[in-house]
Amino acid sequence: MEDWQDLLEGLNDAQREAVTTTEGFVRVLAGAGSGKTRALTHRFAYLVEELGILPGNILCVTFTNKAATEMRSRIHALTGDNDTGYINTFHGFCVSILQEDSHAVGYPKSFLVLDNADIDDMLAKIYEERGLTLRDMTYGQARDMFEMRKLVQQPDYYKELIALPLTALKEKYDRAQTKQDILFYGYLYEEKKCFGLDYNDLIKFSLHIFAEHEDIRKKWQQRLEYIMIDEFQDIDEPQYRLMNVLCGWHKNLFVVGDPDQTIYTWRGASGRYLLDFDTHFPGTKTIYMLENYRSTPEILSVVNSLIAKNTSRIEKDLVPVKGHGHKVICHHATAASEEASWLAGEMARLHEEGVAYREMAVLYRAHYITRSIEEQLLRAEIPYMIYSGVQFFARREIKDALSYLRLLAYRDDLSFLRVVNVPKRNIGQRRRKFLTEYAEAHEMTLYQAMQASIEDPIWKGTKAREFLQLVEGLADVSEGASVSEVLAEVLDRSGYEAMLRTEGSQARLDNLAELKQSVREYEVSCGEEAGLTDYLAHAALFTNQDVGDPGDKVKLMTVHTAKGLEFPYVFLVALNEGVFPSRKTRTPEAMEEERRLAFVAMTRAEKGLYLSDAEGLNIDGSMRYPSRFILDIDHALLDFTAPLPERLVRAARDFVRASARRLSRQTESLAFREGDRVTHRVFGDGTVVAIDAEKGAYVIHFDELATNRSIAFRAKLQKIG
Ligand SMILES: Nc1ncnc2c1ncn2[C@@H]1O[C@H](COP(=O)(O)OP(=O)(O)OP(=O)(O)O)[C@@H](O)[C@H]1O
Repeated sequence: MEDWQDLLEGLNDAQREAVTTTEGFVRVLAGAGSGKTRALTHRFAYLVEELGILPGNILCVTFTNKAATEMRSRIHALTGDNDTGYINTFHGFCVSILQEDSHAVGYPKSFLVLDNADIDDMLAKIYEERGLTLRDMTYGQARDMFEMRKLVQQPDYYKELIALPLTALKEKYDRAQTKQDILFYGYLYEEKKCFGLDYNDLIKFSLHIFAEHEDIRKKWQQRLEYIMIDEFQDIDEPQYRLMNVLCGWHKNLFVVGDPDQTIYTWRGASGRYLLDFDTHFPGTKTIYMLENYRSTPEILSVVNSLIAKNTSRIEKDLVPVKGHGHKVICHHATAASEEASWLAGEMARLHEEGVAYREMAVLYRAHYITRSIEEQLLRAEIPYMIYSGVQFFARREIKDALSYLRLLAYRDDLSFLRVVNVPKRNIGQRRRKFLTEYAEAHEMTLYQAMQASIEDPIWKGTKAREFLQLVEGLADVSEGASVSEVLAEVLDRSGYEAMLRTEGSQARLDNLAELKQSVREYEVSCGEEAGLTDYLAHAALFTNQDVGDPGDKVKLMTVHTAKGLEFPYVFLVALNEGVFPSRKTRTPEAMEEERRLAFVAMTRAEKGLYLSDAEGLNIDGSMRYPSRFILDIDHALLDFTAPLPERLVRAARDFVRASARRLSRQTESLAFREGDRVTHRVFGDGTVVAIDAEKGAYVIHFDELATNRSIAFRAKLQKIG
């Protein structure tokens, strides 16, 4: 009985109810900073500690790996148990499903999870084989095209990927005529060749297995006695379907979300799943959590005032629990450089008052904003770290290190090609071509081909033999060793670290040190599940947020990245029309999402919130007015460093009114919505990917064209499918 009290201590009534209502369908509609994560963690512990549920029978889905890692270590601390059950993102959980059941689709346990860098490697190969260049399509565009095709145009693609033998896929690739088809089938062929799965495949394959194999479906349904899902307002359709299947047996499903924080509809998420949850699952119990523990009343009155301007929302105000602090500060600058120097000055002042740099975060709508800020931070000697940009795990040295590990585990072609000549072993293009042909002729992997042909004169003057010995030697070491030990051996014996030292690449060496640290953390938080293959299967899903504390540095990140995080002091910068809200905002609904995004940004702040904007020109040459989100807030709640010029406020209001009118006028009478399939007299069939209200055009991805086209609203298009 005492433990039970302990677990519930420090929770408010609503949180307690959320923790102890364990059976059936439960929905928590919560506000920002209301302790959702805390409730979720305690609920997990309560199930385990009080009800005696085995952690392996619980699934807890989080939106980011960071939240998952944090929860795992909290559960570990609470239960003292190494088995922390399934705490993961949807993609991460699908990896677990497939590690157990990929045989059902004829894939081995050693399938690879592909990240962007892997896909780019495959693209490089396809481009070379078919004489394509980046002028035909950049890798980024090609990846987007794959995603669109897998999600929208050809959602059944996975059936081919699963059912067709490699030779048949190759034939489709060889016969493909259009650029799109060449790339798409080339990609599917390369994927299948190494049993690689990208993010889309992970979910599709899992759903497919559940649909086709009742025994497997039942096994997972029965295993997952309790399912909990965080950030439910941003769930998308395939994830929703997966969840629906998984909870089908025990029917214990607990979801938590905040409709005001839906910020991923542009990527297919829908807030409707949260709002309509009770109609889909009759008997749902709804719990409201509105007390906010994070922010001062001053910050909360500002965010309440902002989000109230959204028209399609359930009305709810965040209720402060914390004591009073400072008013929210608002600064208007005449130029971006002045805004940045003001920001650096405020940070230096806070630091002098004893605030650590790590307690401060700069948030922005888009990455390009950081340039002027970085300049001023450098000048003021304020240490900072940018999150994202290049994802940590996509960095060259990180990818190389992981490819070595992957080669040890799987001997796959992708990893082989990545590391065979890094450091240099004199194995250039000609010899690689020889290997590819040899491998194809003998139906073997490149690694096997090298083994089989090692006596061939072509290897004279190379370090091919040493390379084979290296891999075999390392493979021996990896038996029974921890991932971090293997990694250290790999970097040492391969000569990789020595190469970086010779090059004087300190930053890359630091990144590798960071990788070692993150592997150690992974081992600690995962207990017994921390084998090499487990690590590799999940590493592809990590992002740079999953890497440890960078030291006492100011953090710079986009608002999307800041989701779910909190910081004592938040500087939300470049609050200007054309930046935030983004100039790409085309519809009134998208404008509401921009406002939710601003709300998410501001609700990250605990003690101090600073808003700023700067005059000047946007990248498209338009005037930068103060953002409508500053105008939305009751000005009595803001502490302006200097009064906003009257003239500017008037001009900004006129601009906002005109743009709002344009948005609604142009979208009201539109014949098509995003995602609609249409046909055009000349270009053929295509999918509406965006609506450009400003230009008065649909942005359409035509099946037969490499790039999107803007087609005027007035053009004759017909709906199909
Ligand atoms: N009952 C409580 N008593 C005191 N502090 C609490 C309580 N519940 C939560 N907190 C604190 O409030 C802050 C916000 O909690 P948490 O991160 O769980 O919120 P959240 O609802 O997930 O936030 P968001 O949706 O805005 O990301 C945390 O610092 C947490 O420690």
